[in-house]
Amino acid sequence: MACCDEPQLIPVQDAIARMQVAVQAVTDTETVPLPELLDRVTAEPVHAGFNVPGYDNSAMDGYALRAQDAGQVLTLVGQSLAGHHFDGELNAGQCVRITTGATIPAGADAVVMQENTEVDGDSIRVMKAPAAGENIRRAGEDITQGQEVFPSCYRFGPVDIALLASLGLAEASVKRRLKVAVLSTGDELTPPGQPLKDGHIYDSNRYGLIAILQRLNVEVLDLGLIPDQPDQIRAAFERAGAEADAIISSGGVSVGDADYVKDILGELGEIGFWKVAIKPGKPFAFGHLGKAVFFGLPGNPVSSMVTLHQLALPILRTMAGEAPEPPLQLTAKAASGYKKRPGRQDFQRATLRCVDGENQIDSNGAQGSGVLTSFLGANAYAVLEAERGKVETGESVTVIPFDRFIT
Ligand SMILES: Nc1nc2c(c(=O)[nH]1)N[C@H]1C(S)=C(S)[C@@H](COP(=O)(O)OP(=O)(O)OC[C@H]3O[C@@H](n4cnc5c(N)ncnc54)[C@H](O)[C@@H]3O)O[C@H]1N2
Ligand code: MOO
Repeated sequence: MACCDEPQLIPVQDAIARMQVAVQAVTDTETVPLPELLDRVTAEPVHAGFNVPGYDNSAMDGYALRAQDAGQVLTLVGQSLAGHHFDGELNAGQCVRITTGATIPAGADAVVMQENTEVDGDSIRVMKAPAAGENIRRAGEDITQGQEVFPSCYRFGPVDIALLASLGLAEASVKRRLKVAVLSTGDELTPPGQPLKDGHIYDSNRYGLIAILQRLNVEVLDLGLIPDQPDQIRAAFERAGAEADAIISSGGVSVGDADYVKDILGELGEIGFWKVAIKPGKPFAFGHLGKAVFFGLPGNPVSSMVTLHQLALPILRTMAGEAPEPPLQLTAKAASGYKKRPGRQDFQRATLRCVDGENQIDSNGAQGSGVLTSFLGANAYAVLEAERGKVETGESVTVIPFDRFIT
């Protein structure tokens, strides 16, 4: 679909598709210990070496019994505690004290929770009879021996680390981490912590970009702040192209007199495409330089964050070896109006709420590409399709939720 006032702009989905096929996933693998596996990507499927749970066990603190005996007063003959099982076998009219997670004794087929009993020494009266099988967690009901628990190309989250540990695995085979070079360009930029010169602003993009990349668990090569000097930009790009898998630059990618990034990318490497029908972030550039994939993010602070999030991150995840997955999209009712002109797909920072069972999306106010505070408290993008114009309150809007991964 061509874009109205600037027909050369590439639709967002086409840009992502073109980048996905232009990159390769890392192939080197390494064995990494469990405490360091968060956000690493599996190199091979992970299988369970045994059943989980490993044995039939109790879901409640109470008494293990034979369900058919529950109508009579039962005789307590022993105990099965988590970690210390009952050695004997249950006979008719008998029960065994049992705690949550403890092994079901041989002969028992149900557990009554202790709140449903009356205890008088070794005599146990069952007030509410359990059905056969009640309160028993069966061996293998969660995971069966040999089952594939994690596929290949899977990124471990925090709960996955617990799951790996529950399988007794102290390490896993994963793909090597990506190395990503980051730099910002601009003569007007000053590093935080130093006094601001007249007409300067602080370099904020590089810090935000690196923080997002840290969440992706990549190795960051911080090339710092590069002035608008072609030779210095060339030197930084050459180093990044020799050392990194990906280069992320911020600024200097538009058409201004000191915007050298795209030209130097073309000179030292190859421009895949330039300019996407995205707002904010239109001058985004993609290409290759040395052995690295190149993402040229626009300098406007919101544009750099949105293009990293929406355009570069999916590709970095593919390069890290993950199977590509489209982002979760919802539909919500506009709780406020949205200014918009047809042309680019707009990613407005917004707040998604569920009000009386209905998804509502409220704009986070001023949406200029320099208004970084539009991200404050945001938990979603209101995604306004390229061809769409102004959105009135009450209209249906596509929403991409996000969490503190980005903010
Ligand atoms: N004649 C045109 N001018 C512009 C166009 C256009 O199509 N024609 N596109 C506009 C759009 S859209 C964007 S987005 C910007 C992107 O320009 P650059 O990538 O070249 O970015 P800069 O000019 O270097 O900076 C833009 C803006 O952002 C500030 N900035 C830059 N780097 C940082 C940083 N690391 N931390 C914080 N802020 C940064 C910079 O000071 C500028 O204010 O181009 C439009 N122009
Ligand atoms: O596409 Mo730009 O980020 O709007 O200023």
